[in-house]
Amino acid sequence: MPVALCAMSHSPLMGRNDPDQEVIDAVDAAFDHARRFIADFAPDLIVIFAPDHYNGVFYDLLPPFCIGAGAQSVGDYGTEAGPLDVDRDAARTITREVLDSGIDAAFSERMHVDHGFAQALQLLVGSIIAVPTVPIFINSVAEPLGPVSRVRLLGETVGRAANKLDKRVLFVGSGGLSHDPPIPQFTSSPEQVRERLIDGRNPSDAERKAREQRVITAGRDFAAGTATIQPLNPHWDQHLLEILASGELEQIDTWTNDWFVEQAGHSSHEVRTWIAAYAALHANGPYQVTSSFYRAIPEWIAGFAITTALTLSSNHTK
Ligand SMILES: O=C(O)/C=C/c1cccc(O)c1O
Ligand SMILES: [Fe+2]
Repeated sequence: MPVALCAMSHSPLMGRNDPDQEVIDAVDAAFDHARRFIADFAPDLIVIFAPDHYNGVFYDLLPPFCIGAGAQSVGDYGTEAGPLDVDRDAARTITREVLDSGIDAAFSERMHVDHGFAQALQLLVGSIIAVPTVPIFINSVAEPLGPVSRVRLLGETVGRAANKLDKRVLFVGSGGLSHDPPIPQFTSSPEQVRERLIDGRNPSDAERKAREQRVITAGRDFAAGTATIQPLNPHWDQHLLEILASGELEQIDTWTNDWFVEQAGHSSHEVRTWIAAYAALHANGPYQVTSSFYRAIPEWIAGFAITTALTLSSNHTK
């Protein structure tokens, strides 16, 4: 069956701390193109790879990967809250293939997800319940992280499993590219923050509002040049986009976790979701990137990219 891909950056600062109108118009046009691409492809299933940001997954139990057969969006930053429309049978089929391939992914019948998943689904297909979905969490925030090669292998295996589903599958990656928003690191956090990172479920409205306001303010300061967060790295971002477009994904295996952070900030690990999505596409045959958008957008604290791709054997006719 045909398969396709859309990989995108997310940022909850969109609409809260906006750049010049020209930039907004360019991003809107890129999302319009991506939405048309997806509507033309008409997926039966979306397999979305996304991170969490201490809203659904915490240090009390932190798997490198988790496949959701059921998922609940927590609704942070005003994103759509509630259950996603998860295809349980597809999730269980994919999980069996991933475990049989020797990748020890966790499995959840009620995975809690945040803006990493919800914003992407809302922007690409209008809602967290518009298209049946298999959500796959990839830890991209809470160190220690495994080697990025395991992410590519996860994506490859998911791609092979999806190929057996007899469905038109869209692979989505959500996050990145280079960016270093003020998300706490466990080892450098005070005890009170560590407690939230271990089990910060169900914060009060006031706690969630204060946390979100801190990030929004950081975005304002970053755009004004007064923030102390790591600069975006457009050069690194473009290099990554070129490798993903080339299909030669193995060369990323040699990138160490420290190098990601040095080059592109702590949250650059979110590009693991892109690597997994492209590896899943690659498992279905040679592909071509059909659109690629990139802007460094400090107001949103993101090297912001949106790409679409299609295997050469796929086409948009049903
Ligand atoms: O509030 C958070 O936890 C993260 C916000 C954020 C900001 C900018 C880019 C991203 O990818 C984010 O998740
Ligand atoms: Fe993020």
